[in-house]
Formats: sequence, structure tokens, C-alpha cells
Amino acid sequence: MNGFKIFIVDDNELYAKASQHHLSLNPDNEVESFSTGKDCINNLYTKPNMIFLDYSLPDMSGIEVLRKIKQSYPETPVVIVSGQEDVSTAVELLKEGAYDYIVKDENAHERMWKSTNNIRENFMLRDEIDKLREEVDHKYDFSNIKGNSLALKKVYKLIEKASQTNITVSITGETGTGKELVAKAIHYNNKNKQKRPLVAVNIAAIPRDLLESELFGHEKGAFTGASNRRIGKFEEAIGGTIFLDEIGEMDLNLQAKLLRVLQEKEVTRIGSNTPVKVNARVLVATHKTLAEEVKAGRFREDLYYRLLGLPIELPPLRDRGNDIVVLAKHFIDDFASENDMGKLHITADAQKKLLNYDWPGNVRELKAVVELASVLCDDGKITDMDINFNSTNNGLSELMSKELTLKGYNIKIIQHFLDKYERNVVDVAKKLDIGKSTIYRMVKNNELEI
Ligand SMILES: Nc1ncnc2c1ncn2[C@@H]1O[C@H](COP(=O)(O)OP(=O)(O)OP(=O)(O)O)[C@@H](O)[C@H]1O
Repeated sequence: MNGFKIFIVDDNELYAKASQHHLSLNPDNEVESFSTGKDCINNLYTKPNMIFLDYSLPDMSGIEVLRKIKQSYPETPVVIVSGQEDVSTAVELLKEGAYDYIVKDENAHERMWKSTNNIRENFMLRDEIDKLREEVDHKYDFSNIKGNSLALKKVYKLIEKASQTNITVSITGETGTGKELVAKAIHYNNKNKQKRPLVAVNIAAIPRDLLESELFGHEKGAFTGASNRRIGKFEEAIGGTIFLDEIGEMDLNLQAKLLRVLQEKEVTRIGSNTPVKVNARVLVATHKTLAEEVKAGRFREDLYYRLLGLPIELPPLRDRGNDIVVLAKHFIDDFASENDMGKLHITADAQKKLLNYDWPGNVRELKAVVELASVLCDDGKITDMDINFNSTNNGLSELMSKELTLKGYNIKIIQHFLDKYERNVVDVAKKLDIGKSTIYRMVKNNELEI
């Protein structure tokens, strides 16, 4: 935020000067004073951040000036400063939209100072919220999803179509193909929804017994342990989007209840008789083939058709051709810049190795593999030696997905090298450019195994 512009409107020049001097003690404040209501109104176009307005001016009454300000700039806070200690005047002015009322007594300047600080803080917070909103909008636009393969271009087209309406969207694809990313892109690209909440519920992550209350809410005392009333996710998402991830994991009993909610467009909290209207847009995702689940009797057919809406199928990574390299470079660049590592390069051999792999864990796995390679590589060059697919067997794929301390990462990396170089401490110390004694000390402390 630039300077904070304050108007003081007071026909008592001496008082106005004293106020101006006091408020200018903060160099961020740009204070201007005017002796008439007209002068103030004529200068409103310069957009002051706040106005101190004397109630009794020679040309207009304070309330007239206040109304004129509120007509053109309803957001500008106006603090009335007046000699009258008349409570009813204060109430009247507050009703007309004044921000505060300060009586001209010996503490008036101090209160003006405090009022300025409060309002400035509010402005800064609002500024910050606007910036964060912009960031979020930017973060989840299409550019967040990387890849140029034909298969993915079809997906982009569908995301665009899905964003233009409120149609239900069912996103399918193997684990780690970016289903959640697509759900976010649909929500944040929808002009009506992007400023409203996106409420995500992972059906698989919530214990069966708690899921109904999580989705639809409950009243106090509805069941043992329900000590307070609780709003469900559907109600939280009113006006926005609810994203039901892993919908294929929902049990049949709850599927029936969900169907009713979708049909009636209202939820009834457990323990209540009063339904609440919900108009949330619904997105669902699953790594299962729902049609097969229906055939096997594990998913209700009527719910399946209700949820199908616009289906978007995410191709597995192995079918996206050179996107594998595009994504790898993207994750490496991100990782290097987050960790101040300078530019990292990936050799042709390493790229070939990535392209020849099957990627059962899809993009999530690729991210983990190349981030680990970025840590392991020497001289800013990722070679095929740094690309490690057996990671799930020796726990290294977890390395990047878990949040460890730096020491924790060190232990994992050194142990990995020890396993790889047949427990040759001298070789490993050389490779990692650390002292042999460091490794021996860690072995002695039972942090490493040789
Ligand atoms: N095309 C892409 N571009 C950039 N990042 C991607 C892309 N696809 C997936 N990712 C990243 O890969 C990781 C996994 O993606 P996401 O969680 O969206 O997958 P998912 O299909 O929902 O997985 P799951 O089925 O396991 O829930 C995330 O870190 C996501 O940001």
C-alpha cells in the first residue's frame, strides 16, 4: 500500500492544523485539511482512505456532507469530530454510515490517532486478502496443469466446458493422475463460484460411522458424542462447490442418503427435522470404474447416473508421451527454486529412463522420483543414476512425501547410499562429500545401519 491519505474537514483552522500535525507524525499518513464541506466534496475524487469530519461547518451540516460522501464513496470511512457531546447526534450519524464519533476534548487527538491506525490496519488486511485472492485465482488456472499431449489437451477442453456451467462433473483416472487438480481448476475457473468455497471431502479418509455427520451435519445430542451442533460439508459449500473425492468408497446406505440430498437439493442434519436448502455444485472423483462397481452391486445405479454429469477421464501418465519430460522438468525447476539450488539439468539418458518407465503412481510418483533425483544429483546434473524407481521398496519414495527434519532427510539419504554402494563407508562419504567420521558417528548412535 502507498501513502495513507487522510482528509480533515474543520473550519477551526487552528484545530485542523494541530490535528494535521499530530497525524503526520506517522510519515505514512498524507494529511490534507479543508475548511468547508464543499471543499471536501470537490476533492473526493483524489480518493482519501479516510475522512475526519467536523460536525458543524459554515456552509453545510455535517450530516449533509456525510450523505454526499457516502453517495459517491460508500466504502470511505468517515469519523465525525465534534464539540457536541450529544449522544443522539452521534447515534444519528452512525446510522447514516459514520465509522466513529469523536468528541473534541483533551483526548481527541489521541483517539484520532487510534482510529487512523485501526482503519489503516483494516485497509492493509483487505489489500492482503485481495492479493491472496488473485494469487489463488492464478494458482488454479489452467497453467497450473502441465502437459501438451493430445490426451491432456482433450482434458483441458472439457475443463473449460465444465467451468462455464454448474453441471456435475465426474473425474476418473488412476491414482496420482491429477484428479484433485482438475477439480480445483473447474471450481476456480467458474466465474460464479471462484470467490465461493471449494469444500473437499475425501470419502476414503473418513471413518464410515462419521461420514454421514461430516457430510450432512448433526444437532447437539443427535448421537452419543454429539456434544455440539455441527454444520456439514454440504452446508459449508452453499453457493460454492463440494468435491467428493473417492466417491467409489461410499457405502450403499449412505449412497441412498446422498441421492436424496442431490435430488431434493436440501440436507437434514442428523437429529433435526428441518431441511436446509443447499445449492452447492457437485464434483466427484474416483480411481475406480464406477460402471463396474454398479455391475458388481457396490454402487447404486441411480446415483451413478445422477453423478455422471460431464465425465472427465484422466489418462495415465504412461499414455502421455513426452509430457513425462515436460512434467519432470517442471517439478525439478520448482524444487530447485524452492530450495535455492540454482538451475538443475536433466541428461538425455535420464530422460530416456523416465520415458521407459510404467509409472504406476502416475504424476505423484514422477514428482517424488525427480525431487529425490534433484537431492541426489551432483554438479547440478541429474543423470540416469539419480533416477530411482525401486523407491517404494526401500522407502525412498516416502522421503519426499513425508515431512522430515533436515537430519531425518540426511539419515534417509545416507542410508540409501550405503545400501546402494554395498555399505562402503569410504565410497559413500566421498560421493556425498561428507566426513567418514560423520557416518561412523551416526552408526554408533543407531541412526544408520551398516
Ligand atoms: N498435469 C499436472 N501438472 C502438474 N502437476 C500435476 C499434474 N497432475 C498431477 N499433478 C500433481 O501430482 C500430484 C497428484 O495429483 P492429484 O492429487 O491431483 O492426483 P489424484 O488423481 O487426485 O490422486 P488420488 O487418486 O491419489 O487422490 C499433486 O501434487 C499434483 O499437483
